Amino acid sequence: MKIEKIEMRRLHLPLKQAFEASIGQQTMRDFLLISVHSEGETGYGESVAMPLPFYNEETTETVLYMMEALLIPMLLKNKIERPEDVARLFAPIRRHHMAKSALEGAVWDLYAKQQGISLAQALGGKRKEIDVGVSVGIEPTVEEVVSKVEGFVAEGYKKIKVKIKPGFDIALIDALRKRFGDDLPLMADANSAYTLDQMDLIKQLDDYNLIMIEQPLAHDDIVDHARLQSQLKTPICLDESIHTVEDARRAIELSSCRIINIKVGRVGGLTESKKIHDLCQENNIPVWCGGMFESGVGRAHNIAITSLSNFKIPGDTAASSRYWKQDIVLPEVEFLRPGVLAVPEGPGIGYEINWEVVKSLQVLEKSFRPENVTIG
Ligand SMILES: O=C(O)CCC(=O)c1ccccc1C(=O)O
Ligand SMILES: [Mg+2]
Repeated sequence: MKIEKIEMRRLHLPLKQAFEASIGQQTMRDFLLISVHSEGETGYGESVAMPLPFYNEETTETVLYMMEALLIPMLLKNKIERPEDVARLFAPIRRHHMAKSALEGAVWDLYAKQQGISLAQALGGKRKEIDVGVSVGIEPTVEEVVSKVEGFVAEGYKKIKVKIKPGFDIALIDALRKRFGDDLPLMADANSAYTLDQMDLIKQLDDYNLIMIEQPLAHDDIVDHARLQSQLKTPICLDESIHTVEDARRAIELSSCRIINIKVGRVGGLTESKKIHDLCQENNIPVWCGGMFESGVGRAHNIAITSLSNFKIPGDTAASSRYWKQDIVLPEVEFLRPGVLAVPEGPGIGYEINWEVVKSLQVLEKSFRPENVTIG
């Protein structure tokens, strides 16, 4: 495929409600929408980096810079046959996974559209429907989280993930179990808010039948997590610590976790996501798809990858209405049945862009062609 033009738009999409985690508060999604054009088709991708580097090291600005200085020129000046070539082309550049992933995702969408198949099919996904959960932020009081969870349980979400931090953990989980019983599929995500010194505290969480505890320890650790996992019945799930299939292999070898959260952006794209999925499958490690408050475009990519068979646990990919007054895709991402999303069967991501909404939200628009870019 000869890529003729790449467009980049920066959008400011306000969240319906502020979202708090141990790593900070979020009120607005500041992200980049990528369009890749070739032979009359357009593929779309989304950069999931946050405005500030509190989740990982990337930011909206570092993604903008890497794309403009290197990644977009490289993509326009080189010949791509298949989406997997994009990962190979970008491989000499260390990290910047979210920047790479946004472009690679757009090329995957484009490729699927050119083949006349869905993105899920292009990735080898078989599932027609996926179960989804919801990630619930920290509130000023335990009661407020319980009441939020009440709403999401009523909507039919198949998994409830609550954010925890020291001082907002045991009492929260205890209150949720008291209110909803032992059968509610419940998990906690700490975003690295604890250390091994708090082993006794973390062990108290072990008595609540949680599906998993996500990333309790340092964002770059797999050694302490192995020590912690050996002391817990509850599976540990790694999010921040896994950036590549090699990271996943090492974590599996060390028994640092029993579940892996695959975020397409964090691992540099769909090609790497698929590799991690396959490795985990061979090792009986179930995976699930984490969210980064994606707009409908990133959400569609998440739905497509979740159609692969080892995505055995409901992901964070909730419906558009959980986040936005109005999403940037048509139709919006809606439940087929409570807690269930359909995997689109149309070409590519299977959603159209709502350009009226995009134009109303965009704060920057840039266009790149092979003849007007230079690498570096
Ligand atoms: O609803 C979502 O998209 C997931 C929200 C979420 O948990 C999250 C959002 C931003 C950064 C990190 C995380 C996380 O999973 O740790
Ligand atoms: Mg997480």
